Amino acid sequence: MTGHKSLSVDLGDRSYDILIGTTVLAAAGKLMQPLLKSDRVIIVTDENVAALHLARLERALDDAGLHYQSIAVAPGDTSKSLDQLGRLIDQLLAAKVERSTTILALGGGVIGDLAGFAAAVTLRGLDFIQIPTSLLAQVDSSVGGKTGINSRHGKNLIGAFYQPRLVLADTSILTTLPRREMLAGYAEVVKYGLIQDAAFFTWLESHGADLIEGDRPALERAVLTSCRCKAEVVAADEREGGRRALLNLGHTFGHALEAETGYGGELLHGEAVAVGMVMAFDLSVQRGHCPPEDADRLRRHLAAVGLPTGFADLPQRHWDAERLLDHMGRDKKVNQGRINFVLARGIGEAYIESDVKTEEVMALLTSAISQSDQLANENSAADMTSRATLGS
Ligand SMILES: NC(=O)c1ccc[n+]([C@@H]2O[C@H](COP(=O)([O-])OP(=O)(O)OC[C@H]3O[C@@H](n4cnc5c(N)ncnc54)[C@H](O)[C@@H]3O)[C@@H](O)[C@H]2O)c1
Ligand SMILES: O=C(O)C(=O)C[C@@H](O)[C@H](O)[C@H](O)COP(=O)(O)O
Ligand SMILES: [Zn+2]
Repeated sequence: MTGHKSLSVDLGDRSYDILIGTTVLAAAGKLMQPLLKSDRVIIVTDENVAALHLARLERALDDAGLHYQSIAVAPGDTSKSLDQLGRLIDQLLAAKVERSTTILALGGGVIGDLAGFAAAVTLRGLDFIQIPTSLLAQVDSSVGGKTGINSRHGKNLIGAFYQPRLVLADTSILTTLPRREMLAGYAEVVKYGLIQDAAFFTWLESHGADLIEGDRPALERAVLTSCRCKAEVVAADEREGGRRALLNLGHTFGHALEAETGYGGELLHGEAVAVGMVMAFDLSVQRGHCPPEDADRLRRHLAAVGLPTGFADLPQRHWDAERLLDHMGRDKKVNQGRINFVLARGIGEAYIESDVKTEEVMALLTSAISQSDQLANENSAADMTSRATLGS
């Protein structure tokens, strides 16, 4: 008997459940068994997660009498590449997968996106199950069926909408997640409060720090609230014809920052989204649509938990507004050459705006970059002064 919570994503004959709790990994084999087309599964994971959690999943599959093989790829966003996708599909075919074989994605968002896309295209579609192991994957990427990889032209530009058959989110697995990754996932949790749940944002202001430290009830509440929000939005607009774009709050800016830093771990997706959400709020304030106090409140909360909020907190480089704007022009929300932005009327009230002029975005980026450059200059002048004082 597992004491988990259950939600469902209502998509007609592609509906599926999200099971959340601390015993779902141990019971994974039995929980998935009724959905399997045969007793054969292939686990796709990354090397970090394999070392920590693969044996537990294998035991759970043994308990249900399932047959499995495992494939582990290198950790990190660089694995969301065409090369890695090709290698993974080749390994699946070499293992003689059949249409009745189910893929289990055991890992963070990288594994879910990569394995989900491989499942979507191998033999024109294998069933797959998400077993998210990072906070980000438990609150966001394992739900909703966006699968895919990055291109040299930008983030997630190659992919498919392809829904999993089941999501098993075991919050006890997060105890091994490094703090930086926990924080990155937390940025996507905050996103739900900003989009449509001001009360949740207020709750996060009091409980966010505990949640990041691994407080079980707080974590479970955050995963449940986030998944509930995502499931509802996805059920209403699976293929992002409209409302689903709200889940992209902060991502137009964030993906541009990620593209600029490369996908090698210098800047994590959630960190980029944190800065991107602040920029989206700043743009909303600049347009006169959002009270400045709400943007300040967001900035204060992200900074309080230790997330970056602007260029000054990002890896140091020559940030260039034109280049960032060029990346933003490849966003999937671009329509007839215009970028659709997700903006906010305040905390808990995001909306989609198609009428943002390039000059407005340039003005915002240029001012943010120059403020950060000025701060860096002041810091380095102060540093030189203190060294000179110490040396005298
Ligand atoms: N499909 C979607 O809807 C969606 C939503 C949000 C983000 N994403 C994508 O997800 C990716 C980011 O996901 P992520 O933040 O999970 O990154 P990730 O998959 O790279 O995982 C983060 C790191 O933590 C490690 N890890 C994962 N679980 C662990 C655990 N329990 N213990 C110890 N280490 C663990 C991984 O090995 C990795 O090094 C990005 O590529 C982003 O674009 C997709
Ligand atoms: O599920 C969605 O819809 C989202 O936008 C969730 C985002 O957090 C996620 O990063 C997603 O992968 C972004 O999608 P993209 O289409 O903008 O690449
Ligand atoms: Zn995201």
